[in-house]
Amino acid sequence: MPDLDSVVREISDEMALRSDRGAVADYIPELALVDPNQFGIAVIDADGAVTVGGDSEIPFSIQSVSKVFTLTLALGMVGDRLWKRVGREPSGNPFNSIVQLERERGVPRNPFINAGAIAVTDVILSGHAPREALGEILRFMQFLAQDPTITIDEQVAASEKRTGFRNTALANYMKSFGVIENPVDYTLGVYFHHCAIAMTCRQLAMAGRFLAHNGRNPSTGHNVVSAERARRINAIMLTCGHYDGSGEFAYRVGLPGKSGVGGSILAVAPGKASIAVWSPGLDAAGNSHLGRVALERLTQRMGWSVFGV
Ligand SMILES: NC(=O)CC[C@H](N)C(=O)O
Repeated sequence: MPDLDSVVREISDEMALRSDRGAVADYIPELALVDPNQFGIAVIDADGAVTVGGDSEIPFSIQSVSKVFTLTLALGMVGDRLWKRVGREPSGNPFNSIVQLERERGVPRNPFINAGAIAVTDVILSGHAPREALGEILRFMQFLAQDPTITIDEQVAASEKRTGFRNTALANYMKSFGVIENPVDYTLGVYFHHCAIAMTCRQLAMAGRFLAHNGRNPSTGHNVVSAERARRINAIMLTCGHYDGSGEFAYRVGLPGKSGVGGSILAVAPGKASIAVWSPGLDAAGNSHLGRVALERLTQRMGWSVFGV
């Protein structure tokens, strides 16, 4: 098998030189300010060895990658009852689409599109004050990444709140069907803030380790979730993690993965590695362009696709 250090170095060198970088998300004004000429990668293998390249220590807005962790938390709180509030089928629609919600009576297709993630956030919020629910999510991220310095970028959260008209529409629409229990403002406040958690590639790869190792973080020995639950979260990442680009991501990369409009992707090579990549420029489906290219190279070179070499 090729040497991981040299593969990561080659990928970082190639990504630094490429001119096709995609376009930064500009519907959240604060994200439009991010320099697109950045690329970072962190790979943590089964033994806990960390291999990094490029801008792996620069924090970015994790955005929708947070949805993997809110799903994990909500399943821990209410178990399979969660599936009454949200489905688990790929949507085939953009992440902020509203059309499907009408046909499906306010129940979002899956927990990774915006509507689904807002419904999941509402489940976490029930029975708590918004500040407590948000604290719970942030502490979970810090615990998983073993890093208490992880914080929320308040400027990004405020920027999205000011311009989040579509998410407000989605939440109100779901509320009309009784799918949202709490005041819409509260649920959205928590949602915008967990999307605005800032992390580096290294921290994000660390936080994803339990998904690569049957629910257990091998560095700490903590069983975060059961093996069965980890397998199922990975299945949803594979089928829904890149919205209407999920098929293309499975075809090219072949790993469970979750993207965010901040330009990061968390990818899981079961039994082998947890991987975070970040490059702010997005493709038409809102997924990191060079992040996907880098993961395609990595899985090809290492033979890590879940579908074989
Ligand atoms: N795809 C994403 O990362 C979207 C998350 C973003 N906070 C939004 O709601 O629009």
